[in-house]
Formats: sequence, C-alpha cells, structure tokens
Amino acid sequence: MSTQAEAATPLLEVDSVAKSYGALDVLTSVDLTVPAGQALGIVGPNGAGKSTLLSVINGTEKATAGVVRFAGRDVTGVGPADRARSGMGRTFQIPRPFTHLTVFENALAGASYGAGLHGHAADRRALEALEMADMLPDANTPAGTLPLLGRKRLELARALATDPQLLLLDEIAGGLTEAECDSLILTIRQLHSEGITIIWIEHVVKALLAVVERLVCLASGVIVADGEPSAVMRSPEVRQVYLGGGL
Ligand SMILES: Nc1ncnc2c1ncn2[C@@H]1O[C@H](COP(=O)(O)OP(=O)(O)OP(=O)(O)O)[C@@H](O)[C@H]1O
Repeated sequence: MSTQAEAATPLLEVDSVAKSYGALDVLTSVDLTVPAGQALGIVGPNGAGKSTLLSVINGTEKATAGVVRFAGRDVTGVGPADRARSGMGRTFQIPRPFTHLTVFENALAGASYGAGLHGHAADRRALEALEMADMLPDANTPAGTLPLLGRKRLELARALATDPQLLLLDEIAGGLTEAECDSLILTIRQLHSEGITIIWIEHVVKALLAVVERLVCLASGVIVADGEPSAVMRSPEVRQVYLGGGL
C-alpha cells in the first residue's frame, strides 16, 4: 500500500454494527470511523451500550451484524488476543489486577500475554508501559495494596504494555477525587500527544472535555450526536438524552 493510501485509511471503521443479547438489542447499526491519532470521547446514559461497543471493537464480544476494520483489515471474525497483538489495548471499567503480584509483574503479564513478547523485550515493554502510565515508582509495590488511582494507572499500564495504536478506555476516571482525576488527565493527554489513538468512554464529562477533540453520544444503542465536544454537549439530541432521564 502506498504511503498516501495508508494515510487515507482510517485506523478504525465500525460499519453498521449491531449487537443483541437474545431479544435485547444493545447496539443498532452503529457507524463510527476514527482516524489515526484522534482522541474520541463517548458519553451516554447507563445501559446505552457504550461498554458493549468497546467490546465489539476489541473482540471480547462478537457483533451480531456489521463489520469492524482495524488499520484496513477486517477483524470482525478475529478474537481479542489477536486484536490486542495487532495494536488494540483496552482498560476495563473494574480493574482486576493480579493482587498477589507486583505492579511490574502485572505489566509484564500484559507485555507477555497481551503483546506476545518474551524475555528482555517483555521486561523493556513492561517498564515503558509503567513509565507511560506514571507507575514506575510503584513497580515493586504489590498490586493488592494500591489505592484506586494506582489500580486505574496499573490498568492503563497493562493496556499500554500491548503497545497499542488504539487505546480503549472504559470509565477510567470513575470514582477518583478531582485532584486524582486531574493527574490522570495529564497522563492521558501525554499519551494522546505521543500519537496514540484514543476512544474513551466516561461519565466524568469534564475529564473527557479536557482531552478529546471529538465527542459521540450513544443512547439506546444508537449514535445520536457526533462532533466537536462542546457543540455535542449543547446539542438538542444530547440535552434530550440528559433531560429525558438518561444521563
Ligand atoms: N453479556 C450480556 N448479556 C446480556 N445483556 C448484557 C450483557 N452485557 C451487557 N448487557 C446489557 O446491554 C445493555 C448495555 O450495557 P453496556 O454495559 O454496554 O452499557 P453502558 O452504556 O456501558 O452502561 P454504563 O454506563 O452503565 O456502564 C445493558 O442493558 C446491559 O444489561
């Protein structure tokens, strides 16, 4: 592929994706194209389908219909491990570190199992990920003793240990104090400035607005607004979602 064609290929294309659990339609024909380097925020009420959309993107859930393309490759039928190795990293809403292992060993697990690295390459990658997540000073701390911000940062480091081009963040700012949230914002901004493409689901809208250049609102499995963040937050569609008993 020529350089020009590569530049024109979006990093992620979600094309007419639907997801149902039995009779429950969680996502209905979602279309989302994300260029490389973009930081995209996703808001929406509880149960809107936001986490499900991330799961369909990273392959932990299979789409019922539609296509997911990553870096020009159709990954719809590809499992989460393969997608991680091809450059997708994801944090989960509830961090579940290996509590009996140190912070470094947890990051190493991400580099080994997530990225498929071994030996010194895995060690190096784990240390880089800890540095990027501002967790290097805690490398030898047992993960089970970390406070919430530390667990969130470790979850971030675990995702970064797969060396992602695309980083999917699921409510990473939830439950933090304002000061903790501000420090996490600085870290995520830095990752964005290094060129990592970010899709970030968050109820803490202030945190999103400090980082993202594009905002999508999902309601009942449908994208109801998509564009410049403050314009999206002011749009009648999003006001309806909030005031109509949504957010
Ligand atoms: N494995 C599953 N089986 C059945 N229903 C599911 C499953 N996973 C999610 N759901 C349902 O799908 C809907 C969307 O859930 P999802 O977690 O994607 O929403 P969300 O927008 O991320 O919500 P929140 O902001 O509360 O995290 C909910 O009604 C949820 O109960």
